[in-house]
Amino acid sequence: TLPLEHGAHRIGNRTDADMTRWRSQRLGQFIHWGLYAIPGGEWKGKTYNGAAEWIRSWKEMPQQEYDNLYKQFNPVNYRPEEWAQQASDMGAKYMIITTKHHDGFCLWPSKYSKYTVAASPWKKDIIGPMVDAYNKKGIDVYLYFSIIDWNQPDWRAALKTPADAAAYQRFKVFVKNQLTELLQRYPTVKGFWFDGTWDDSWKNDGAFSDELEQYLQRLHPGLIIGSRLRADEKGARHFDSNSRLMGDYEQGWERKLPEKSADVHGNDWEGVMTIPENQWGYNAKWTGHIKSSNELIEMLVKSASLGGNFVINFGPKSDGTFRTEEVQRMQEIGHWMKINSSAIDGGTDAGFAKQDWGYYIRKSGTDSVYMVVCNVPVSGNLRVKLPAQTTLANVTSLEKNIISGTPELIGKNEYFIHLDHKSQDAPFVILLQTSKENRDNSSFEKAKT
Ligand SMILES: COc1ccc([C@@H]2N[C@@H](C)[C@@H](O)[C@H]2O)cc1
Repeated sequence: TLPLEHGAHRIGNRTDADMTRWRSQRLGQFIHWGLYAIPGGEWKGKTYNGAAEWIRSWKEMPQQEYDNLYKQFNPVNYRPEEWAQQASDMGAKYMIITTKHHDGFCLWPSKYSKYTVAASPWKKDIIGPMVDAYNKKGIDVYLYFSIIDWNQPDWRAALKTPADAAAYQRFKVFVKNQLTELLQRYPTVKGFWFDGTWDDSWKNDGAFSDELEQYLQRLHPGLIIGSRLRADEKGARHFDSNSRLMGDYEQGWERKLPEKSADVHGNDWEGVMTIPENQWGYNAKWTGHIKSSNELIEMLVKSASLGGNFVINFGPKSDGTFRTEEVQRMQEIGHWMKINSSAIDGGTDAGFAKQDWGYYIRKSGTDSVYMVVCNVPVSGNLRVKLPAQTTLANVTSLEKNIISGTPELIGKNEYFIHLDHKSQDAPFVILLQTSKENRDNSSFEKAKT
């Protein structure tokens, strides 16, 4: 391995209480809210076909006009308690809020920038009441922070001249000041979700990203920061030049999920997902495939089965309300979680052989293994192949009338669980109570020879 000064400083997952809590929380809510919600993907009758929060970069959007949108930011229908209640009803255990996206507009009255809510008609802090409302509902809050800041004159994507270097030096001080300010104003937050760290200026300064992470940890012990913040001294990101994960969890799963255990190498990881194909901020016209609640539930289940967290994104409107489709998803997912959340909370990779009908999730630290069935076989037989020396003590379903009879032993440590031929309109859950013993099979009926 290469001698690295600014590579991974820890091998393996964190085992402290804060990370154990994060790892048990599995379902999160992402909120992208800012000036981009005002145009909502359209400008002067034209539709921007990129992601709504990137409209400032559209050639049809005069940047000065975008930058002046702060004069219209006035979310008269913003009710953070209602936001928190609907997130709680969805079953979200943590929330990630954009404090500042790439456009540099701060949703808190930062003393280091003029480009904040304080300059808008709204005037007041947006972040504080949100953190308080979510914490009051027992939901942890993480702060999204974009390193890229299109509003800051000292921001540089690349350093070409000594003047660039001087400007960027000032910019780094600004970043450190804002992050310090956020931790001082909102001490209950559990971590940062960094973005906008792909440019050369950042990639070529691994030392700064490393020192910044260590500084933030000292300031706020236990802080959880994903792999997207850091670069090592060779410009490697997420994984250092020795292929070791930097940060506290793999943060690269954006609008995509791992397929199998081998894809995550035993690391903690988190997937973040949009409901439309690729819109994070509010976009008036959703086009393309809009994910149903059942699709999002299956992604959540798949994530938990692979030992990761799953965060669904919402883009509130500029007045502070949520669009119907998003309210619908929160209600439908919440209804499912009310019945099935025991399979999700504290769930992790069960290490069982994957079957076509769906996913296994082990309740961390227990012998309880949940089967979440997403694809009912026409045979009505759910095949279960237990690992060696694992016996089946009990099989129950979380809802009534799912299973018919007792499991049928069909081979060495292999069973069919027979389904009641009731049609299902959502994934359903079967709980396997297993035990590790130095024998295979168990009390269920012997194979019919
Ligand atoms: C392809 O380049 C990008 C750059 C930034 C993003 C941002 N990350 C997401 C979490 C959103 O904030 C999106 O704007 C996405 C794709």
